[in-house]
Amino acid sequence: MIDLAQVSYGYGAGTLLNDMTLQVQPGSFHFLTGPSGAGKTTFLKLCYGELVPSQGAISLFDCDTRQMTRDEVAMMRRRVGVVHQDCQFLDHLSVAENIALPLTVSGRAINDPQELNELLAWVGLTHQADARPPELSGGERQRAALARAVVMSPDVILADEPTGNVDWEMSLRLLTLLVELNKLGKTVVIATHDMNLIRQAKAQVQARVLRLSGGQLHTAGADL
Ligand SMILES: Nc1ncnc2c1ncn2[C@@H]1O[C@H](COP(=O)(O)OP(=O)(O)OP(=O)(O)O)[C@@H](O)[C@H]1O
Repeated sequence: MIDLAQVSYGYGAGTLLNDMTLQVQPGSFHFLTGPSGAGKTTFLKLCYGELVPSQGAISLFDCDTRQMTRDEVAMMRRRVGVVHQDCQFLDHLSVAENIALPLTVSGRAINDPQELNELLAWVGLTHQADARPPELSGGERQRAALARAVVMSPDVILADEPTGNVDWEMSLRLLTLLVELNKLGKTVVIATHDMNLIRQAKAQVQARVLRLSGGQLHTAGADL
């Protein structure tokens, strides 16, 4: 589903990520951890084609991200739900409209308003459905971002610190949502610093833990 073959990447002259090889299998659940600045966000950007490798190759749904046509990029964007660390919203639209936006822009109507309501309930935002994004707390914004990432029912969910701003109870709820999506066959990759979240997830799902440090990608030990 996502194949990295000897991938390196650097923003300037230096190399941030070095010689990474990894296969993310369909239906798998991965955590990506590592110190601040190790390159987790950069890694995710490479995975969804926002950045292309300086060396090596990444294929996403069997397409080389360096050679994707515009149609392939558009198709890929529908199949990959991304939760960005700095979630951005359109402030003149309501929270519910923002969450439904990927459907609207792809020309798909909301088939069943109940589905959107269920999603809002899942992320605990029913009471904020008609609010504007600037009225949300940091944690509520993250929950809205997660809902927006999954509204298209993507095959892959890439989440960058999706629980960074929420309390433990809400972290568990969001984790449960991601685990359930994984049980439905979705591939999930979560970048996080939260080791407790990883331990909790490992009780619920077979998750592989990857660690970025010193520019290298490692498989973390079984003690996590
Ligand atoms: N657009 C950019 N241009 C230049 N350098 C960048 C850019 N984006 C990130 N970097 C640098 O690349 C390094 C890795 O950043 P990245 O955001 O990928 O790390 P991270 O592991 O996600 O960090 P954190 O856990 O703090 O979010 C950092 O030193 C950062 O300053």
